Amino acid sequence: MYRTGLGYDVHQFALDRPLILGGVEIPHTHGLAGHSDADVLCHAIADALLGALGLPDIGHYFPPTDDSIEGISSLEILEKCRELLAERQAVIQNIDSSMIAEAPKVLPHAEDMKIKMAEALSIQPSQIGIKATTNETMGFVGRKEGIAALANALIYIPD
Ligand SMILES: Nc1ccn([C@@H]2O[C@H](COP(=O)(O)O)[C@@H](O)[C@H]2O)c(=O)n1
Ligand SMILES: C[C@@]1(CO)OP(=O)(O)OP(=O)(O)OC[C@H]1O
Repeated sequence: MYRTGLGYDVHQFALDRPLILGGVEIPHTHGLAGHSDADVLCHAIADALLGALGLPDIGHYFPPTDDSIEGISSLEILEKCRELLAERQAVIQNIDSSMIAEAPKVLPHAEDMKIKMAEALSIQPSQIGIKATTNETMGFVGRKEGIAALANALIYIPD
């Protein structure tokens, strides 16, 4: 059967942190705050995949209270999703995503992000869509307080 999943995440900007999106470090004045590397795009995609599998969300597998995963690369979280999919013989059809950020421009890095995330998930970069928009200066994203990301995933699980 085919199943879809939906993911959403948001992280606040912080000084003295690298900005990691889709597994790629992007030059910017601020990074994102988090217990992990705060890769908001990977987190949204992980939740979309977990949702499609009918499993609990990212915090179940990677609790924010777990000191041992402080600073974890979110590509490792995607690798865990790959394992959970493989255990069920589930196959990713495609993933689509959008980042909402007033700055910086992220689309120039989209191909690098696709390569990194596809490698972690053992799929082709062409199976991942990445889009971006500003929030037209409105709300917390518009005030440059943080970055949000949305993702959905379509997977096939054999009956
Ligand atoms: N953080 C962002 C935001 C947008 N883009 C790209 O710019 C295009 C125009 O965005 P608007 O919000 O002004 O409509 C958008 O379609 C993206 O291609 C970006 O790269 N990074
Ligand atoms: C992976 C985790 C681990 O703390 O990352 P965080 O950086 O806390 O990010 P968030 O998206 O708030 O929640 C997911 C967490 O499970």
